[in-house]
Amino acid sequence: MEIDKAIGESDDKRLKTKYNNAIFVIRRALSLYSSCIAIYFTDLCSIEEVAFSFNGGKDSTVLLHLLRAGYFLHKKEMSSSNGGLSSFPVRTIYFESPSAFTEINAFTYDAAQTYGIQLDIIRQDFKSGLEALLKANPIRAIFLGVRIGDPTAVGQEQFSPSSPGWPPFMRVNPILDWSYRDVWAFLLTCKVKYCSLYDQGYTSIGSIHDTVPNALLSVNDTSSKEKFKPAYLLSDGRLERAGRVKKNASVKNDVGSDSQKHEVLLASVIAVGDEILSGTAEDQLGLSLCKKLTSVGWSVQQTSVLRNDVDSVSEEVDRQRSICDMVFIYGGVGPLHSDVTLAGVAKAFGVRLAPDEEFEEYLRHLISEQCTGDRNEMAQLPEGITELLHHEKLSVPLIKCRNVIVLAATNTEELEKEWECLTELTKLGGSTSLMESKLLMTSLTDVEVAEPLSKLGLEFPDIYLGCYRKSRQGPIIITLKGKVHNTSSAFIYFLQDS
Ligand SMILES: Cc1cc2nc3c(=O)[nH]c(=O)nc-3n(C[C@H](O)[C@H](O)[C@H](O)COP(=O)(O)O)c2cc1C
Ligand SMILES: Nc1ncnc2c1ncn2[C@@H]1O[C@H](COP(=O)(O)OP(=O)(O)OP(=O)(O)O)[C@@H](O)[C@H]1O
Ligand SMILES: [Mg+2]
Repeated sequence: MEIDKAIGESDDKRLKTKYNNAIFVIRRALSLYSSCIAIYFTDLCSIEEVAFSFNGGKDSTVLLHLLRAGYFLHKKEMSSSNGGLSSFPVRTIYFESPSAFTEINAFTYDAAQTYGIQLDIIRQDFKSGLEALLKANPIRAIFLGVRIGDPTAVGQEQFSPSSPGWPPFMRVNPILDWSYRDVWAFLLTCKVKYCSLYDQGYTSIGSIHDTVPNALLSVNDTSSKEKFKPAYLLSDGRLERAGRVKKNASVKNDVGSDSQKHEVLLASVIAVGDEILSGTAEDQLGLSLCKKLTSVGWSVQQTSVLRNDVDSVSEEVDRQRSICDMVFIYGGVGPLHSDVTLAGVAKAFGVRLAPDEEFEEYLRHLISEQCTGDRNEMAQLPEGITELLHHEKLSVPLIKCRNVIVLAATNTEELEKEWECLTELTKLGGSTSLMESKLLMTSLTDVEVAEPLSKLGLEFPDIYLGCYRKSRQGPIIITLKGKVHNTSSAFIYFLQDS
């Protein structure tokens, strides 16, 4: 088989290791999710329950050839057949979109013809398409060309069940641990065809709306048309997505810069911890944080407690960051397997986790040389969106990813210290001077107080009105919150009216 032969003849040891590991994963998946029986000279290889997600990109092109090689070796072992490989029996799915590059479409169709691939074209979004596919076919596992640097790889392993809310299947990622360099070493060593865009400076390909050639490959040329070197010449693979246009246009601005538009700044507080949900530990930070935020004039829109799960964190952070001015998240921060908060934040912003040298340096002072981005996941931060907030009172800086603040505090004392530094370093307390809140208690009954309160609400629509009681028989506690003069007027109006 030409791929196996090319790698066998190469003297790139690293490539050989990567290849062997990927083939191992593929063969493991084929044994788990297919059945092969050899009857005399006929091979009955049923791999109906496995699919390959192919989109003509470089990573999926690598995977295509690895799957061809893996299937060939798998079949050989099951049937001691030594024949060639003229067709590719794994169901292959392509989500075709009107915003795909024509070169990508052309290459995908070409590859299908060259390698005898039966292509299932799906013209729906990923989730609905997969739902329909799984309804019609008994698919249990899908091969993907996802690599560790991809934003969508955050939290994934070589075998990762699909996320909650997605149809149930196993995501199999044989090249998860491959680097950009490994991908190109493979394609060039095996001398296989790849999409022509990679020879025109494109290094990772999304849609026509969000992808341009990578500026790092630009060649200074006197002629008017800009020229680019081929993708395999990009020396720093971490910058393969530099040609992707960022998707964060809808995200709210950083704190303070947007404050003219809102009267009150909106916050969301998120705790991450299985032990809070199981009742083993009490969440004291949430209460304390809500009090602190309110005291400096913020309005806390929501508090939530999440499982230690990357997708739960990323979904909630994504939702809250777009509706609130600032999101505060704590719990699940550290190097343990359950510490997934930063991975969730990275996924919410569509970036990867990457070693941060500056942060590593701080951690090294704390926990000595054990701390490197490779060995300690705590030294990895969401790439390109993280700002470290230094304060002399903190041994490790606070982490701010756009409008999400990740607090490392694990108890109220630590929170106290982080909060103090945070208010000094940011404009968190910026709206205090404009805002005022008044508290009053009344022994009037619910029925007696209901009417004046609703009148007050109509008269002062900009004032926040809150009511609660500590017991059924006890007094009602009313809070009025809003701009300084407005709150006082509302207060007087209510006293006169009730
Ligand atoms: C076959 C397949 C399975 C996927 N499974 C999941 C999944 O389980 N969970 C998830 O959040 N996204 C899943 N996705 C979506 C991808 O993670 C990602 O959103 C997609 O590749 C789009 O990337 P882009 O926004 O860079 O184009 C899947 C995509 C494909 C093609
Ligand atoms: N439209 C699609 N149809 C089928 N599979 C897809 C599609 N988009 C993404 N995938 C799957 O997700 C994987 C990761 O996509 P990603 O864009 O990161 O890699 P790629 O397209 O193979 O290469 P590149 O990084 O150069 O774009 C693909 O290898 C493929 O398995
Ligand atoms: Mg792509």
